[in-house]
Amino acid sequence: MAKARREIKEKLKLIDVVIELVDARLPQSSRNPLIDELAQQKPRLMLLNKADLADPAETERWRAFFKRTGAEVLAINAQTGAGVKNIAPACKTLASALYQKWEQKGMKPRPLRAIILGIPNVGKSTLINRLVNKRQAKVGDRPGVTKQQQWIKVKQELELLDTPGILWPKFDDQEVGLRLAATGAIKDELLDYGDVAAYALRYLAAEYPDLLEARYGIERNSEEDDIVPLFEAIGKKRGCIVRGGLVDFDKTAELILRELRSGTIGKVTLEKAEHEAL
Ligand SMILES: Nc1nc2c(ncn2[C@@H]2O[C@H](COP(=O)(O)OP(=O)(O)OP(=O)(O)O)[C@@H](O)[C@H]2O)c(=O)[nH]1
Repeated sequence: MAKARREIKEKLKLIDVVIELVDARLPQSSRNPLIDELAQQKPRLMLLNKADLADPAETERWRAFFKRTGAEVLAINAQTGAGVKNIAPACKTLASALYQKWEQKGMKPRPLRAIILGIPNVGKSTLINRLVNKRQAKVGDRPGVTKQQQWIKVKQELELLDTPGILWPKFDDQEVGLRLAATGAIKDELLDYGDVAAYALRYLAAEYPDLLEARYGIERNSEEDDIVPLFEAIGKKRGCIVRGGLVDFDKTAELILRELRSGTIGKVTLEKAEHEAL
């Protein structure tokens, strides 16, 4: 992490606008707080990616939440490109002070330089590919810039560093770890699969009971704190059974997580903006 941090710090010296990519299903847990220290006063564009998998009402609340920090915020789907066309205009809006400075100095505006930062698996490469539209128009080295730094032309007014900055998620908090694991953002071996599925199921039962009912045809007794009967009901419905007719918990856990991650259960956000303090 110390090395990654040093590298990002170096790269940020060349950057006008920081594009922070987070997962719309867990916008706070998929950030590394270090980014605030690293990016400091640089204009920030926050992208809530994988918005296709998140609860739209919650995405809207998160958008408002991050906007209050002074960032520009967009919900996008890097896979299909939905919302991606708004990135360059948002960068221009963020850089208005820079344009003013250039004008005062009588300088011609040059393309803005941006970097994409985010945790692994959040969609950085998908977004870069989407932004360059596979043309991979490398702009080449800039004078005074380390040889390996390549810039990709996104639009006339925007260039992107071709390698994203990777920040590791921070999960000292067990719940953050469980949320990240539930979306597949961290390796399955790091946490117990059954625990992750149980966490996800408990959250779904509390926040999205209608989705559970629609997908698995089960109703939850809201007084019930024990998650096992729900697990069993899903396992039975979906034929996750071992010899003797007992429910195969491992298989059921796998099924729940697979269907949650793919969006088959529905559009789900695993943390709420209103619980976060600015
Ligand atoms: N549903 C959905 N999937 C997405 C979206 N963006 C990316 N993905 C998927 O998320 C997975 C990770 O995407 P990558 O672009 O490899 O993520 P990355 O941040 O570059 O990952 P690292 O190389 O590990 O740092 C891939 O399977 C993508 O297809 C999105 O907006 N919606």
